[in-house]
Amino acid sequence: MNQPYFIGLMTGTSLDGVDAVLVDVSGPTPILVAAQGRPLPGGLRDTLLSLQASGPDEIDRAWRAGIQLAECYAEAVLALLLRAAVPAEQVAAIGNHGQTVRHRPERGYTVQLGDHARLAELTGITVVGDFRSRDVAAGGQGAPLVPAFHQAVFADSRRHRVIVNIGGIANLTDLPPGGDVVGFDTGPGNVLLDAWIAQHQGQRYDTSGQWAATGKVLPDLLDLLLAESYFAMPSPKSTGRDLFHAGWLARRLTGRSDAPQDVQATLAALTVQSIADAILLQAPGVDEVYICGGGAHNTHLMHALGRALPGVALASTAELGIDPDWVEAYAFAWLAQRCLSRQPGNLPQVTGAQGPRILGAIWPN
Ligand SMILES: Nc1ncnc2c1ncn2[C@@H]1O[C@H](COP(=O)(O)OP(=O)(O)OP(=O)(O)O)[C@@H](O)[C@H]1O
Ligand SMILES: CC(=O)N[C@H]1[C@@H]2OC[C@@H](O2)[C@@H](O)[C@@H]1O[C@H](C)C(=O)O
Repeated sequence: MNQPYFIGLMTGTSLDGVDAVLVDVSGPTPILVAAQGRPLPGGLRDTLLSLQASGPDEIDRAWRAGIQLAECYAEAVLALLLRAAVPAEQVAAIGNHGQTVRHRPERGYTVQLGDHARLAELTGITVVGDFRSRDVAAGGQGAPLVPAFHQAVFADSRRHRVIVNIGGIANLTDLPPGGDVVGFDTGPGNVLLDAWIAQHQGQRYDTSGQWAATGKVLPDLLDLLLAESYFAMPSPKSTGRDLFHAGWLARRLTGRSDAPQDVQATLAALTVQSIADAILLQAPGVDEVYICGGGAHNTHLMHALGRALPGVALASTAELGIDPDWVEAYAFAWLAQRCLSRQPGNLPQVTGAQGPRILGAIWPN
């Protein structure tokens, strides 16, 4: 059977939904054929949020959530194939990231939920999953993994580029022409902004950063937030909701009575400054910065980032041919292909692993 397609599935730290892409790899350069986002059912989202910290009967709740996730993934896959009029038999594999509920490489593990066997059962397609654990077993962070993909699709032989994903957590990839790729998580992207607006306005996220734009940045609070030791740590480094969550913020707000919109403005400034500082330290000669992830839609963040990086061309990855919403899912289609062709998926200098490793486990069909 001719199988020119791979599917990539991503459910990220924002817990905003399932991103699914269909990629045709039969030509000299891969082509994004179709892409679709589907929200997670509210109940499942709440369960996954509660599973970000330990609680009663965690194993049962986690495994049942994994089954529900697999059902959502299967619906996303089947809808995508229907939309693209591509039969499942023509898909070589689904690269399925799963849902991170713990990321503790310092303790030797990282956990992504998602019942891969069930997804293979429900779709009749080979599934590649569990992409991070091999890198962690090899002494790495298991994250970020997208820098290898960014290198493959976004590197330029003359221009010094940095790619920044602003999802729940933000991560960057430094692509100096002819030099070594570097990548790491810079810290919070949208995760604290989302938590704060949910708490005060009952909204999932701050559309275009409109609420943050009504507040003023509080310099003393910003300094307090930037004092978090993660920001000054050298790479390799990665983080997640394990560190940056509502409780982290609440502890730093104890005894203060700031206006909620000023806190939102300060959280936006935290995201911007931590990204800009990381870029200026890591890639002082950068020519172009390209943004992907949902944060690319936050115009308040984008304008502030532009001001923090004077003289640097700032744009979304759409300028490089990939819509910012689909970069991560695309990366997991690419990583699935690397796995099936027995090629390494990690960059050891990024994750800190002892060497290149083939990433992922296979549930064949
Ligand atoms: N129109 C918009 N205006 C402002 N923010 C937006 C908009 N659309 C999306 N976002 C932000 O982007 C987030 C989702 O981004 P994305 O899907 O890239 O995250 P993720 O993949 O879940 O996270 P990660 O990359 O950390 O795994 C939303 O939670 C929201 O904060
Ligand atoms: C453990 C985990 O799920 N990490 C995510 C998260 O979301 C962004 C950032 O933190 C990044 O390190 C990673 O995702 C992307 C896909 C990566 O591995 O490159």
